[in-house]
Amino acid sequence: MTQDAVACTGLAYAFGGTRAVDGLDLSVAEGEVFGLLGPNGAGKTTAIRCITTLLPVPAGMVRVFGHDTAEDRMAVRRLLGYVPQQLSADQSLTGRENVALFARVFDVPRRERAARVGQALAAVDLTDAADRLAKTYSGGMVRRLELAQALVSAPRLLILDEPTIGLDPIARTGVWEHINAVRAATGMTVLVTTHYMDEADQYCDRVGLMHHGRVRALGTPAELRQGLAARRGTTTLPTLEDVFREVAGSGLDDESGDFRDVRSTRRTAGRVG
Ligand SMILES: Nc1ncnc2c1ncn2[C@@H]1O[C@H](COP(=O)(O)OP(=O)(O)OP(=O)(O)O)[C@@H](O)[C@H]1O
Repeated sequence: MTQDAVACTGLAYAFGGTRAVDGLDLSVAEGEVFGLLGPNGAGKTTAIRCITTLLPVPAGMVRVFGHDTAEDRMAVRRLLGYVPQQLSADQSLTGRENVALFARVFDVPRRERAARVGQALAAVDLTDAADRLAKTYSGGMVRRLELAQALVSAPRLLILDEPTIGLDPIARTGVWEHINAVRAATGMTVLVTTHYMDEADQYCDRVGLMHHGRVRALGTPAELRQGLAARRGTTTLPTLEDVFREVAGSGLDDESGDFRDVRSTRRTAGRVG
């Protein structure tokens, strides 16, 4: 039997009176690409921060490959690579220096470091640009550099928070192609948040639609779309966006913001610096 890469049970996290995550149950199977979708404020980033151990788990339980994040934080951290929503590459360093920094932080053995940094850069197609300053990179290249940073420790679980936000369609496809190539080569599990329904439909094995701190619908994109078609009694297959709209309801258009309204604040959409 394969072990769950991530298992959240009754996970709850509040910021003062705001229940950001409110009894989240979630299982991500080893080897799958799982998409956590939801409108702004649904609780995706907070849940991810609990899974990565960056936030404590005040209520409920989170296990990563069987390790309880509350009891075995370092074991969990050694298993995962994390690309946060915020810019994590240092623009005053070269691509290679950025990845080497992560190799040191994640304790890649000194003897293997140079080779592993080179492999991580090659995996995201940045070998030729490796010795240029990151501030000369395009938005898509910066995102791929951040992917290399997360991959250098050879994680069993890669967690990406909005990996393609603010990128043009070609750069978005490039990021996904590199994620998929690494996953095919290593069997790594991928947990990703996105607002882009088309990407979730195309690249995720299963998705969880999160709203007000909980997963409200779960399945493969095809299952969710077919389920809505059956409820509507139509033969035309609805989109994942239609499913999402049904789950999140009218809240999408007022306080939560439309899930297509990505409101990118990343500074990587154009050039950095
Ligand atoms: N540091 C914080 N302090 C106070 N409230 C916060 C903080 N971080 C998040 N929240 C609140 O918690 C709720 C969930 O936020 P979270 O960032 O987890 O949602 P999200 O689904 O990741 O949204 P987005 O898609 O916009 O990134 C929101 O109501 C948000 O305003």
